[in-house]
Amino acid sequence: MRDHYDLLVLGSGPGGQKAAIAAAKLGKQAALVDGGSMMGGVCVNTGTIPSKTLREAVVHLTGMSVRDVYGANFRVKEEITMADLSARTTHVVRREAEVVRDQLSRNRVDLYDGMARFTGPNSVVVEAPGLPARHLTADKFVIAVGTRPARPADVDFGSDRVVDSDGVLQLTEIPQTLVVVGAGVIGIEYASMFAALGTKVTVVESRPAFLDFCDSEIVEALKFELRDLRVAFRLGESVVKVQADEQGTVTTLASGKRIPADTVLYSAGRQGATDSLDLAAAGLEADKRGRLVVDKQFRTEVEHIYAVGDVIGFPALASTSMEQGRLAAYHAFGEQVNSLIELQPIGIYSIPEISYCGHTEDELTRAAIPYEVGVARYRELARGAIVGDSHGKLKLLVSTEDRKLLGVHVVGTSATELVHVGQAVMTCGGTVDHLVDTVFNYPTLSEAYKVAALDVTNKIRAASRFDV
Ligand SMILES: Cc1cc2nc3c(=O)[nH]c(=O)nc-3n(C[C@H](O)[C@H](O)[C@H](O)COP(=O)(O)OP(=O)(O)OC[C@H]3O[C@@H](n4cnc5c(N)ncnc54)[C@H](O)[C@@H]3O)c2cc1C
Ligand SMILES: NC(=O)c1ccc[n+]([C@@H]2O[C@H](COP(=O)([O-])OP(=O)(O)OC[C@H]3O[C@@H](n4cnc5c(N)ncnc54)[C@H](O)[C@@H]3O)[C@@H](O)[C@H]2O)c1
Repeated sequence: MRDHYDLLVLGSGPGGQKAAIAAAKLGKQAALVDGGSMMGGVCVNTGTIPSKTLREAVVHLTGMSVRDVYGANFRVKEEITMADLSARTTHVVRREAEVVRDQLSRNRVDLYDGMARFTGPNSVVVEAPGLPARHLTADKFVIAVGTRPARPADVDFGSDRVVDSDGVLQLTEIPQTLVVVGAGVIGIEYASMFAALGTKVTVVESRPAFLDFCDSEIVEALKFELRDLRVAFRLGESVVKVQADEQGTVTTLASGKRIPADTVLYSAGRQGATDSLDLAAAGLEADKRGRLVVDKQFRTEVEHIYAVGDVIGFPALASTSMEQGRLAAYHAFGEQVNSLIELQPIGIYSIPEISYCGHTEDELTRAAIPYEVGVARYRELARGAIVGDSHGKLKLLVSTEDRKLLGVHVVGTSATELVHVGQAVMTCGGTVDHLVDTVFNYPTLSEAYKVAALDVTNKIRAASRFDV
């Protein structure tokens, strides 16, 4: 392997992978550095992929998704263990890491096993236990080192009863009681998985509401379903201390309340993984949460160094990180490129899952944009009855001025897939009439689009009675 590259990428998560491959496709010599056991990044090893595989196993083994069909007591497996759940996860993680490794090597991206540290604006040293240090230089860099769970000092992580989103994957037993600290996406996804497994879950969140970037009616629907699974919410309450011993844990809130539980999942935010990069050697500085500032082209203040993915902050998704990586590499090598599309979907894999694209009702109301709402309930769709989801719903928000689709919000089975139909219409600037005129396969959940679109147009027609 060589010592000098056109592009050196630090981190093999979604952002780093796509940056390296994009550069290779442009005929550039690219290399990527990461710890060998982290191939695929947080995404493949501790974040997206294991959590989504675990969720799939939970939904399948508990029989959750078909209880409307076979009865509330239906179980696919009576005694579900952590080993049952993690068997599939281990397999999928290994397979995905292999896919990443294979894609990089067939694109002739050199892989370096270790952690990179800047020694100058154009040079790094790669260090790994038991391996000689490797000095590399490059014309351009992409920093894609991601984040790690935040670990405040007043939380006792010394015990295996207090875990973060990395440690939750190592639990050997399903806890009977669980406190989830932080109702961000990670907290809510894991709260719903454990609740579905029968764990009594308490969610503590310092803000008065959670997932407040989503449509409030959809979050209400999710909250209702989670309460039905015995989840208790302590909203507007901050955790000040978490203690643990062999018997269990106690979580203390600022209000003085103390909540005992077998296990605590601490999911109150993440920290950029920049502290070991020696950014100063490259002329860079991170903010106090370890994150880097970039411009619209993902360039840091040092012109030849780009940063993408979770290390640059919001929206911190695998989906957007990939696109940022590709765009950064294209920009670095002068390839004609569009900027990152603004209309991006959000998918939250709670049970039930929720997803949306475009504006929420609150946003439109605040901006005084007149809109009408159309709703389709899964219980009125033949596919809803077949799959046994009577709670799901899809909601369309449509401009009453030009009939353009402004937002789509879904809660229920396949929400994260369904959202893309609305996203495609919105991306093309389409109106609700496109959906009214479309013939959908029957019986499908996608048919919800037609039902909701007709609902909107009926309401708009009724309201236009007094138009001159
Ligand atoms: C529990 C959980 C669930 C999630 N679920 C979803 C989801 O459903 N959908 C979604 O879109 N997103 C999800 N995310 C977010 C998603 O995982 C991240 O947005 C994505 O992984 C960020 O990609 P990245 O390119 O920033 O790199 P990351 O995946 O964060 O990987 C960074 C890599 O950089 C490496 N690295 C760190 N320091 C160095 C160094 N000095 N030298 C070399 N390498 C280094 C690390 O070892 C790591 O492998 C989830 C995250 C978590 C934690
Ligand atoms: N499906 C998905 O797309 C998906 C899934 C999981 C994670 N992610 C991404 O991973 C990132 C990290 O997620 P996260 O959930 O860890 O972080 P987050 O920062 O979104 O949520 C942390 C929550 O903890 C709360 N909190 C902080 N300190 C607290 C305290 N002392 N007591 C009580 N509550 C407290 C915060 O108010 C916040 O709501 C996010 O950017 C998210 O988008 C995405």
